[in-house]
Amino acid sequence: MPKLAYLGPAGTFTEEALRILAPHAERLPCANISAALDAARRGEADGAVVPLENSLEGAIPTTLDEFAWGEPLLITAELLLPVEFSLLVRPGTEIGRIKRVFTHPAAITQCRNFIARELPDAVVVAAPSTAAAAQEVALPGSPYDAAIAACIAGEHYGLVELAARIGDRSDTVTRFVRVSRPGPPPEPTGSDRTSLVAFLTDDHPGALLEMLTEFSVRGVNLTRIESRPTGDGIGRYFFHFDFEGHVADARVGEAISGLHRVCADVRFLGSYPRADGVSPQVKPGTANGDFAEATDWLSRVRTGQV
Ligand SMILES: O=C(O)C(=O)Cc1ccccc1
Repeated sequence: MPKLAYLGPAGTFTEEALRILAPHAERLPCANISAALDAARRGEADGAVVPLENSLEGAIPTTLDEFAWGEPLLITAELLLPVEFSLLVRPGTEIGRIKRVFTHPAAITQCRNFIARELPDAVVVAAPSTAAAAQEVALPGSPYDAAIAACIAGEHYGLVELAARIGDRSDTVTRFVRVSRPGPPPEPTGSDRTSLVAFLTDDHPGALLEMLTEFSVRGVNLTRIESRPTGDGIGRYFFHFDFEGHVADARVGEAISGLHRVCADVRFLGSYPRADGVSPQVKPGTANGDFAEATDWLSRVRTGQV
C-alpha cells in the first residue's frame, strides 16, 4: 500500500483528490504544499498529491515554483475535481457577526463575489489550506469567526454550515497532480499529457517564439503555458508548458530535444494519462511512423542509397 503525502489536514480538497486518485493509499497529511512535496522527496512518503491550477483563477504558484526550483519530482497522474465552497462557523455565530474569515488563497479568489456581497466588512486572511482554516476556527479562542472550506471539513471539525455553494461559479474545476521521486514515466496510454519547465538563454526578440516553434513544427498541441518570474528582477521569466502526448511519442521527443537546444535549461516534469481522456490531435506528417520513415530516408541519403 503506497503512502502519499498531501496538503492537509483531513478535509482538504486535496485529500478528496487523493482518495479518488489512490483509494487504497495510506495518507500523510502535511501542513502545506512544500511540506507534502518534501515528504515525497525525503522518502517519508512514496509520493504526494498537490493542487496545480483551477479553471477560474489559474495556477497555484507554490506548486509551479516547487516543480521548477525544488528537488526534481515526476508527475505520474492528474485529476480534475469540481470543488464547492461552504461558509463554516462555530455553532451560534450569525453571519452579521463575522469580522475575520480564514481560508486558502485559492478559495479567496474563487469566492470573491460572495465575500463582497455578504461579508463586505470582513477581513479575509490566507490559511495554509481550507481544512486548516476550519480546524483553527473550531478552536474556542480562535481570532477567526468563519472558514471557507469543503462542507466535509465542517463536519470534521464541528463547525456549522452558514452558506453552501458560495463559489463565484458553479462549474469551477481544480486540477490536482500525483508526483513521485524521479524515475521512468508511466507507459503511454494514447491519451497523455506532458509537462515541463523551460528557462531562456537570454532576453532577445523572438525568444518565446523560438520555444513555441519547437512545438509548432512537430504538431504538438499546447494545453497550458504559464510564465513565472525567475526572481532576478522585473522582466525576467521562465515558462511552464503542458502539452498533448507522451515523451515516448516521436513528435514530443523531437520537440523537447529541440527545446533543450534553444533553451538554457529544460526540466522534464512528466508524461502521464490525461484526466479528461482526450486523444491528441495528430497533424499529417507528425505520427510516430512518419518520424521513423523520415529517419530511415535520411540514413539512406547519408549512405548513398537514394
Ligand atoms: O485547501 C484545500 O483544501 C486545498 O486542497 C487547496 C485548494 C483550495 C481551494 C480550491 C482548491 C484546492
